[in-house]
Amino acid sequence: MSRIDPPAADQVASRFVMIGERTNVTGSARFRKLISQGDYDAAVEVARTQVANGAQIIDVNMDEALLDSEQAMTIFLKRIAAEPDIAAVPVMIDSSRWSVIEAGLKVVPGKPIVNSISLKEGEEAFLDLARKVRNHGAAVVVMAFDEKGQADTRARKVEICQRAYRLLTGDGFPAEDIIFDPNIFAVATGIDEHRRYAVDFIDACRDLKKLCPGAHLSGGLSNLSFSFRGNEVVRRALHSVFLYHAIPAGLDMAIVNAGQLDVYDEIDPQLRNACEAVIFDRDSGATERLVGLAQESAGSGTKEEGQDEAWRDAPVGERLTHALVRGIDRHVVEDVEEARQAMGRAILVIEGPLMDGMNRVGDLFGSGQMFLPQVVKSARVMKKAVAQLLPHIEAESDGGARSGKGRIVMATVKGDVHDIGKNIVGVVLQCNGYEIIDLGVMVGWPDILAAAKRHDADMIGLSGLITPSLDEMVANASEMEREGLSIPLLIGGATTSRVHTALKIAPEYSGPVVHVNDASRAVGVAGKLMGDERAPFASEVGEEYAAIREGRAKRGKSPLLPLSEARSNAAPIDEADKAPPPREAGPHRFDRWPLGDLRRFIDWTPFFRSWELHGTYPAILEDVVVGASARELHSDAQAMLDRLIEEEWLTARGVAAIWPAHRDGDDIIADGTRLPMLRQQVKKREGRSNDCLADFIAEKDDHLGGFAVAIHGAAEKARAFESQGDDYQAILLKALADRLAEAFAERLHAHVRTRLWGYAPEEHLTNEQLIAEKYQGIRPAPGYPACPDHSLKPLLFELLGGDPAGIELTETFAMWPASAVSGFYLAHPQARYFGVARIGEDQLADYARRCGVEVEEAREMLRANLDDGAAAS
Ligand SMILES: C[S@@+](CC[C@H](N)C(=O)[O-])C[C@H]1O[C@@H](n2cnc3c(N)ncnc32)[C@H](O)[C@@H]1O
Repeated sequence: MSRIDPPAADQVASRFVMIGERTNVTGSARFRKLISQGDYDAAVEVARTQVANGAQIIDVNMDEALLDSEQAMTIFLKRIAAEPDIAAVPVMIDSSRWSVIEAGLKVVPGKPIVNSISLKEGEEAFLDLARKVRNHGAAVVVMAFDEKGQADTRARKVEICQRAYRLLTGDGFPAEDIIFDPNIFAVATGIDEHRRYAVDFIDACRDLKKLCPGAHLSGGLSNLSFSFRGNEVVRRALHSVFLYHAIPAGLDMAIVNAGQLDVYDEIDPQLRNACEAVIFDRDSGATERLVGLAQESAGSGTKEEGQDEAWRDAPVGERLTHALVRGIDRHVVEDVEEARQAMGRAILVIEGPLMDGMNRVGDLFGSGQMFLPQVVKSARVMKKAVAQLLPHIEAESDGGARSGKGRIVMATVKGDVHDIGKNIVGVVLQCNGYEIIDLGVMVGWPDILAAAKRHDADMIGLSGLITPSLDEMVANASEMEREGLSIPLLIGGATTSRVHTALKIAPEYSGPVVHVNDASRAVGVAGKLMGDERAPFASEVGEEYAAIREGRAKRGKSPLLPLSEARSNAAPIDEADKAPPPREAGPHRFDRWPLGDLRRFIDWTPFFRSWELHGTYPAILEDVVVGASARELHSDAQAMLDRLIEEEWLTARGVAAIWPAHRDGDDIIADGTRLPMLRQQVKKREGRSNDCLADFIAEKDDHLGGFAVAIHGAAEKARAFESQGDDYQAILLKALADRLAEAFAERLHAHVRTRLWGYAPEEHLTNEQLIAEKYQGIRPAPGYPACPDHSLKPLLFELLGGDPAGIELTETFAMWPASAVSGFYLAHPQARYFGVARIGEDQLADYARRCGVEVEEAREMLRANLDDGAAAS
């Protein structure tokens, strides 16, 4: 999987990315000292803290005269690549010397970003470096710097970046891999020529977004406040206010100290105004005022707003807009009724004030000032308003006229039960005037096609979370082709990707096929597909996908070892370290694990991610961009948790067991059941093993554990919310049920380690340490990278006594209820997660034989790991 998949142009609006700046020897004295002393352990911790504070990319710079920068870059990047929580974040290799960048490119896994190249030495040198960057598959930061020097005005910034853009895209460099840095310079320096630096940067961002489609914009934020060194309060405020304005203007990312930003609304208003005056160069006294405030501002408090009802005095149209934007449904029924009586016809209320309000919501969302949870809350207000108006509209109706922007049939495909993402996208599209025909989960293609025809749909949207769903989507596309449809097909869901869509789905269907993986992008895409832009947009996407296919066809594949050689490169495992026999082998069944106990084991970061709020918990609550949204969502979630625990809406059921086991080649034999495992076959670097889960089990007298946990009752309760038009609570509940299922898996695993198996009786870990997997042993889950075959689940379930925790499996092995987790327990201290990745035909045939199935059946299950699988690399 690539480590950075830069979002397509219309995907970025609400996705500001923070680039951690502390792993830079020129910017951080502490980091420089650690690297100079060779203390890489502590240096890695600097990177880890940046990630924990919300950095989504880390900038690494080793440009120090006394250092062997190439060597330092190599060692450091290798070290962070071995840390799963840091390696999940892309690296920006930052150097003014190509040799250092190249040293970094050689060792960094995945897709890095090169920082930076420029036109300083002319076009030829520029393109030469760009091609080298491209050959490494990296993205690139282009500084606004040309033969004449650094760009300091709006016009120069735009001129240089536009020139670079033309050169790069003309040379085949993908626009989405270009990141412009139009130079953030220090303001409030006392020098008049510097007064427009910030506003010029912001204006240039706005221009470049239009002039250079697809490219991203970035900047180094700390320069801005250079004249306030030593005054953290002012620096933080200035940075936060600047971002608040630069992000809507198009700034996609910035190099920042991720832990040191304030929430705009909470900055002391006087200080905030003074910062704004400096940033926008409002008057000649702005700098002096800010300097004057600098001393006083330390220790400014935060503003707590009470429930302000002043908006109730406004005219009814404004009240409705306010209610929609704020997601307040307290007065909506009376306001809508008042509007209807004043306007005469119910439909006019929808087409007038309600659509105005929703358009405002759409604008705020599109410009990154509102986030998904609030949009879904707005939808709840809209639904309540429409429900109030509907009987009147029906009474007034002259029959049959089609309204709205378009009609979309949406479904989670056959065999799959996950629908949070689909529901969020559906709600957001509804908010934007689309009619959504939601067919629910586990829907086969005959029903999807029939519904599309019956409803005369303008588009079909398919969603899925598990890998077998990808094949279902391919089948849907080819059936749409066979039926002669031409309406657009939208693809989304956690396992889907642009690459898979381009390689596997788009070729099956001659109508437009677009991968849309988040709600923030769905509205823009649907709009383009419904309007005059459909043809150019469809052909643009078609070309983009064709380029992906071409790139894939050309791309060399990492060589595979013959299976026998891969086997002889297994990791050396010390069998003497195997865990002792279990204290209580089980099976242990828990039919009502207290939900109140699970609450403290929740990992909140994925919860925010499911609402498209990016950042690590708890730092996300203080995030300058999404902090306010995250806090509101978190408090709604806490309130719902209080109720669902108190009123027992849900039931946590689980089972765990530990069986005698041994390994037989690449199989694990557990309690007499053969569990075939797959082995990595990609040729490894010297000193790296070709892993297989069976390697972590001894050849005799060892043990393997297994578990399954589920949260029952969420779908039923969510349906009740949906029937009241409350999608917000419905989605919130499902997201919380998912969190509780993961928390239960974590909790039960700890119970097994300390008590039931008891190989770590003294373990005492905090929730943060549990989330960081600081314990001995792993719990690999079928369908995940170390054991990608979902069809292991029936074997696991059989071992657990059949129907474990009340979980049922669909035909493609998804678990129902959707909030369920299952897997194996491996206790050996050397056991670790890995990805099987691409395997060869020899292993496929061997695996099929060991499973006792035909090769073609095994091929179906392992498609993503085979040569033609988009997921394999
Ligand atoms: C999906 S996350 C869930 C934990 C996270 N704290 C949460 O609450 O969402 C981690 C789990 O995924 C599974 N997993 C992760 N990487 C894996 C791999 N390479 N192979 C098999 N299973 C893996 C393991 O079951 C692991 O406990």
